[in-house]
Amino acid sequence: MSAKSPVYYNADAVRRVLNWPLVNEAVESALKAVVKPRDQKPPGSSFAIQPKRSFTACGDNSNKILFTMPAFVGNYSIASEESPGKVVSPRSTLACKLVTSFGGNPQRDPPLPSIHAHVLLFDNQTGQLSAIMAGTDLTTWRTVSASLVATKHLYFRRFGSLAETEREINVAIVGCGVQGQLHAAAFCEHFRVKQLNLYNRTEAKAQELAEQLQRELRGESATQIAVCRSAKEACQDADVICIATFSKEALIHIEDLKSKQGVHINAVGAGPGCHFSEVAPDLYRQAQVYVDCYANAEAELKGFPVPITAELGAIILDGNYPEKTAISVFQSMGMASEDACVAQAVQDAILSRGEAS
Ligand SMILES: NC(=O)C1=CN([C@@H]2O[C@H](COP(=O)(O)OP(=O)(O)OC[C@H]3O[C@@H](n4cnc5c(N)ncnc54)[C@H](O)[C@@H]3O)[C@@H](O)[C@H]2O)C=CC1
Ligand SMILES: O=C([O-])C1=[NH+]CCC1
Repeated sequence: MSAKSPVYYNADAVRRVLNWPLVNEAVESALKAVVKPRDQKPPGSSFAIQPKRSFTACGDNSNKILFTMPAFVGNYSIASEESPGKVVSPRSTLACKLVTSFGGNPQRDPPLPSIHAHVLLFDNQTGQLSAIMAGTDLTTWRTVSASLVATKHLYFRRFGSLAETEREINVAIVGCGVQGQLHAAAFCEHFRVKQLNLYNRTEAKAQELAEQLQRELRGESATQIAVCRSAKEACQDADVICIATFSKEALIHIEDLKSKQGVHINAVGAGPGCHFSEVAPDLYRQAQVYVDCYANAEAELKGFPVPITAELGAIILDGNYPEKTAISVFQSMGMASEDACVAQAVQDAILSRGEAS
């Protein structure tokens, strides 16, 4: 008996098939699968078995961490590339992401990304490792996708089912690293962004992003782009804020927000050892906070200043949206189930196009 060697999908193979409909659908599937209904689950529902991820510090340096992120997502449906939107037969995926976060990498010479990842996909009948997939872009895309899905359901849907295509918004991006850059581009692509404010600790990086976006949009969009001197300046007129830094100190406070109007925040980043240090406790105290998954929140949001309102997947399923004037925060930690569903969709797309690794 000989074991088949796993196939390797490199970063180029993954990049060729990554697109927003594919990633958004896989991420929504994962968010719904992790929700554990209080009543009996209807037969045939999707589900996720997602143990707590492990953190291994590199020496005693909490800025250099290896995470192991295993998940089994059962009975979930995603459409195939050839028939987007059309439900295909339910499937199950067993996967484990290995991801390192070395926050000092961008300061190296030459600079390197902070996050590096691979996803292992297993045959869920035999347990054999079937594929190893480059997972760095996948991590960025699925994280941005979770923010897009959160913004659609926690912000736009308060104003009706067509709001995400009709309503104009002002967006602030705080932190213009890998995450901030893709958040900025994706929010302009998905929504009607009137004003895009960019803030980064090193202003040149925000300036570079502004120029790149202006080149990409090439006057085809009505979006005004501004580089701001502070997070406060970036956020004061924003309807939607995406924050993705490694800051240990709060960068956004309650007095920085539009008063008495609805605001939604995607809180993506974190300082070493604390997943919610970018946003001030005074802001959390005035907000309704949603998470990707309760089990992760229990493990990783110790000392969080307010109770969690709900899991994002529950809002997608039950449509219990925040009030129009609410401040909502999506506290994004990142889930192994998202990686599993997106990696599966990527592998399916590669196989259906007949592309080699
Ligand atoms: N929620 C999720 O699923 C995921 C979260 N992340 C988190 O997102 C954050 C950003 O990740 P990347 O964009 O890949 O990193 P990056 O290194 O490319 O960018 C980080 C940005 O934050 C800024 N920054 C760093 N420390 C700061 C400080 N003390 N004050 C103000 N700004 C500061 C830097 O100027 C840089 O532009 C990290 O905290 C990372 O752990 C990353 C992947 C997934
Ligand atoms: O979910 C994820 O992959 C990560 N969250 C923080 C760093 C990497």
